[in-house]
Amino acid sequence: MVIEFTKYHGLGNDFILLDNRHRSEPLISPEIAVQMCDRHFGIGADGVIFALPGQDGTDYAMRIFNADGSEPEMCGNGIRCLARFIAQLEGTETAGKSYRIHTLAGVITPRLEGDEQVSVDMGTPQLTAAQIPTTLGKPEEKVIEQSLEVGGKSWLVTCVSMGNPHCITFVENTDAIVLETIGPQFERHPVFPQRTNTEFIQIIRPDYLKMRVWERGAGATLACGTGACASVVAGVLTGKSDRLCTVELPGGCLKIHWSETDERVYMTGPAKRVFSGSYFI
Ligand SMILES: N[C@H](CCC[C@H](N)C(=O)O)C(=O)O
Repeated sequence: MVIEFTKYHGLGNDFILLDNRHRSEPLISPEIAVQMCDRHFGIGADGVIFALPGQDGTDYAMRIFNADGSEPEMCGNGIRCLARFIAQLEGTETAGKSYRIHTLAGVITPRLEGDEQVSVDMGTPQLTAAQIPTTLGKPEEKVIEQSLEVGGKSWLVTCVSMGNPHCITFVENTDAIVLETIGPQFERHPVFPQRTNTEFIQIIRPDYLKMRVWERGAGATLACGTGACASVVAGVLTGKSDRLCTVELPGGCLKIHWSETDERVYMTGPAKRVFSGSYFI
């Protein structure tokens, strides 16, 4: 069986995009997605993203399988890539065009801005322990600067869901974090029943955050869009950051705004088409 694909990335957070417009179910299984994401035996990617037919009146639907085959609710860098992929499939890429995309995190609206830039209304962050989900604190309460023992060390963590779970901790120096050691211990900590993405944030200025991330189901990635959004929300909740921030990731910078007027989070960043090809299952 042959699968045609196009490879995109958002600041180095890279995805295999599949044209799934003609079927309501993903073209491939999570097991095949794991093989496709393998950087030696496959194409190589942090995940596989499906452009599916719209649901409940949306233009399209997005589903995503992480590199480990798990299915997250949302992907910020990925939905920017999906927006440009859809424009490619439709044969027109005009700045100002927006799409309503059904996701497991709700309807998300990316907008083409030209020059490979895409802005996204990422919706409102979910903040109660039950919504993350985490067993830290009471289910109906927020988790802000709570102490958590991970890897023999006590960390102050703030939890935010952008549809997918994020555990944010503020550190003096992100370069001193050994992600491969501490990342999996956060990801699989018993207080996160669905596992978690973990962001380590260094406040350079209240409007400029430096971030490194260990992603659920993908490991250390060069960027994480939902994680950058969650980190700005955590920065505001803890009084450490402004609502409008630049977030610097190893793969580049995202502009994030947690609007005071509608409480929604807006993200702007690039999405780059790299190559197309045929994958032989
Ligand atoms: N690994 C994430 C999904 C991808 C999120 C990230 N790549 C982004 O850009 O938001 C999770 O399991 O929740």
